[in-house]
Amino acid sequence: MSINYIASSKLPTPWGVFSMHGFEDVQTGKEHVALTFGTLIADSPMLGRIHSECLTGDALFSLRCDCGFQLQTAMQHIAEHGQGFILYLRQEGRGIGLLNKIRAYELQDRGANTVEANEQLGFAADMRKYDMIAPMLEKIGVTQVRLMTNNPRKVKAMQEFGIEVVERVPLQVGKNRYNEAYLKTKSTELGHMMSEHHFSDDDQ
Ligand SMILES: Nc1nc2c(ncn2[C@@H]2O[C@H](COP(=O)(O)OP(=O)(O)OP(=O)(O)O)[C@@H](O)[C@H]2O)c(=O)[nH]1
Ligand SMILES: [Zn+2]
Repeated sequence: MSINYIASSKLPTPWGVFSMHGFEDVQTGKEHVALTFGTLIADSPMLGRIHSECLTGDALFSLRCDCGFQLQTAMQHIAEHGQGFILYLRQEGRGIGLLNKIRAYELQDRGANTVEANEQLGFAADMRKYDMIAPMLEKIGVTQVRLMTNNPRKVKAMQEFGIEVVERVPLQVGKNRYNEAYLKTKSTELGHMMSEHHFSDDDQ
């Protein structure tokens, strides 16, 4: 794993002015981004999120998933809190890429769930790797994290790379009638920790 830091700039957003730091993954050619807000203090727990690229949810307003809602909510929480970070990792479609994700959506439109669709295409349910996290966090000066996620695999991956996750902060937002089955499958088959109220009709 070789990650090169390239450059930093300001990123004004509706929630405040973040700093944006660009990284190049030499092996895969992927361009990852770290956003930081406020002053990050090493050896103090930082509120943060590891976000996997979802073009459809993050940029195209898709209601098939919860990604865009999670990204916006995480940025808002960090700005309100006054400090924190987001690693925006270019591992679209849980690592299978955008075009394969569209193939998987096509299968889902015909009845497969998110895991079955990946498997029908010859992929594991989740192909993501997290080894870029450690060098990115080292560069922005984060060693301890309060991680906004529902995914226990992310917590485990961070700990394997020597980052201390002092708390998991649930991030259950964006449920709607188009992603209800998707969220349920994440809970039952991918191990995401979602409280039952997320599946009731009155929380959206
Ligand atoms: N292959 C595939 N990828 C999907 C699908 N829906 C969303 N994704 C991708 O899944 C990734 C987000 O992962 P999720 O499993 O939704 O959530 P997570 O990041 O593991 O967990 P949280 O931190 O709780 O959000 C993004 O890269 C999306 O592009 C799908 O139906 N098929
Ligand atoms: Zn998504």
